[in-house]
Amino acid sequence: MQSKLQIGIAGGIGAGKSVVCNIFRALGVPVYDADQMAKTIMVIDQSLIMAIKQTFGEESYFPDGSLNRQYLAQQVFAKGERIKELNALVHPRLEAHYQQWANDALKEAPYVVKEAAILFQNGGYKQMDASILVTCPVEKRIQRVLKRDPQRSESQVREIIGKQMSEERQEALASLIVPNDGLQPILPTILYWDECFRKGIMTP
Ligand SMILES: CC(C)(COP(=O)(O)OP(=O)(O)OC[C@H]1O[C@@H](n2cnc3c(N)ncnc32)[C@H](O)[C@@H]1O)[C@@H](O)C(=O)NCCC(=O)NCCS
Ligand SMILES: Nc1ncnc2c1ncn2[C@@H]1O[C@H](COP(=O)(O)OP(=O)(O)OP(=O)(O)O)[C@@H](O)[C@H]1O
Repeated sequence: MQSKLQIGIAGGIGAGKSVVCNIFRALGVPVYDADQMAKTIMVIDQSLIMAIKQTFGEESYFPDGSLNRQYLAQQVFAKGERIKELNALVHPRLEAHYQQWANDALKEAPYVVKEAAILFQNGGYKQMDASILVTCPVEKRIQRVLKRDPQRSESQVREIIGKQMSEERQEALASLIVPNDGLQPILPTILYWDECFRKGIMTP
């Protein structure tokens, strides 16, 4: 019997990972949204909450226990290397949670998808059978994000991009690339790969 695949989906801010993942979801494939799950873990794991408050200050959380994303984003994206401190706290817990999720999901599903902006940056792609990079020129990504997230300024988006691995370096590590510049259709590519992944095939 062929073993079932775990497929990573990466890409910089605004590249279109969520759009691509929604197509996989519509095809019935379980998708793990690491960005979203990180935020969930950050409000339910008490030892993590304590560690984040100690490292970044009590202001990291609102009095009702919800995450002060704007404050934390300023702390980790604005300057220096503080994002590494947050990653060191969050990522080991997130990884353990993903493994448990994948083991359960793969009992039923033909394959699973893990969406993570920093899959290549943090080495997570090595645990995947194949990893797809969603690409889009940086200026278009910025325009998309400004439209999607009106609360972010252009300079904040550029700061986040500055903390992410360049598309060129990610391309060198990716098994497959889905260009999502809005000019070429992505659906045929994804339908093709869905058929392959269901059969355990990862190469064209
Ligand atoms: C700092 C936080 C609270 C800011 O939240 P906010 O809602 O403003 O931003 P959002 O989560 O949408 O992220 C904005 C962009 O930054 C990217 N991003 C998120 N975390 C990271 C990171 N650790 N390194 C690089 N880019 C990141 C996202 O993928 C997205 O492209 C949040 O990003 C966070 O908790 N990050 C740490 C958890 C993490 O590592 N998540 C990514 C797991 S793959
Ligand atoms: N091909 C496309 N044509 C037009 N708009 C698009 C296209 N792809 C994505 N978008 C839009 O661009 C924005 C960014 O896409 P999406 O949220 O999927 O990016 P992402 O890679 O998941 O970003 P983030 O890392 O911030 O989570 C969204 O508003 C989305 O609807």
